[in-house]
Amino acid sequence: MILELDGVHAFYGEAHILHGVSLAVAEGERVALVGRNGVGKTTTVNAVLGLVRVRAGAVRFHGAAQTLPLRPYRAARAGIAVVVQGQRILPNLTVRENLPLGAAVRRPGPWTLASVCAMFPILAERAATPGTALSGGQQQMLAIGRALMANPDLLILDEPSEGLAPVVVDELGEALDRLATREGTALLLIEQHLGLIRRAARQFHAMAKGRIVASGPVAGLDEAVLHEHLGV
Ligand SMILES: Nc1ncnc2c1ncn2[C@@H]1O[C@H](COP(=O)(O)OP(=O)(O)OP(=O)(O)O)[C@@H](O)[C@H]1O
Repeated sequence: MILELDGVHAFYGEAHILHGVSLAVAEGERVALVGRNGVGKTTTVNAVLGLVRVRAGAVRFHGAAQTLPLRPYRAARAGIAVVVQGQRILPNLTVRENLPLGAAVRRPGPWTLASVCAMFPILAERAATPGTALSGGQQQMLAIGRALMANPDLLILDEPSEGLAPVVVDELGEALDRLATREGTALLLIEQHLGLIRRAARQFHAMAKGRIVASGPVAGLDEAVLHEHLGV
């Protein structure tokens, strides 16, 4: 397993947000974490990164139990890269300058400037453009490309479809499918967009009120489950 959360309880101050969350992502696996707004999906990512206090339960990277408090650099060194909600593209840097920022904790692997640009040709075309002058979809590709520059075993994406036009969400789904299929990069996808979940993920966990309440193959995400957990 690349990542395991085992009965994790997490708090913002005294606010108890995660109530015993357990989930795991194995090598090459593609997992979606779904649920309505405010159920604790981003907090789960923050627990992995040590950005929220984990008071009980275990977090393991490649089978190694992490001592508390967790720290973001430990996840990075363990090969876990995160694309946060609402990308953080540095405004004064061009596309070409933004990409290497993801390589600070670089591991050996297939991703280089050249292979990232082959995956997302728009990044090569707009290499000299300031990152924040890109469209929302292009900025999302840049954020993903930058994360890949670390050569992660696991890429965690927090609602990458947010604010994107439907045609761009389709492109994003295709890109995630390709990178998972070709390079075997595992995915943990926090999403509400069913089309993207179906394209990019194979397994799902549904969250409600800080707990995992349903899990299974994405193929079995039926209307009843979606209605209950996604409100669609
Ligand atoms: N920094 C914080 N301090 C206190 N409470 C917080 C903080 N961040 C989030 N929360 C609360 O924690 C709960 C879970 O939030 P979280 O962001 O994990 O939800 P989510 O499922 O990712 O939803 P969304 O899609 O809206 O981000 C919410 O009730 C939220 O109000």
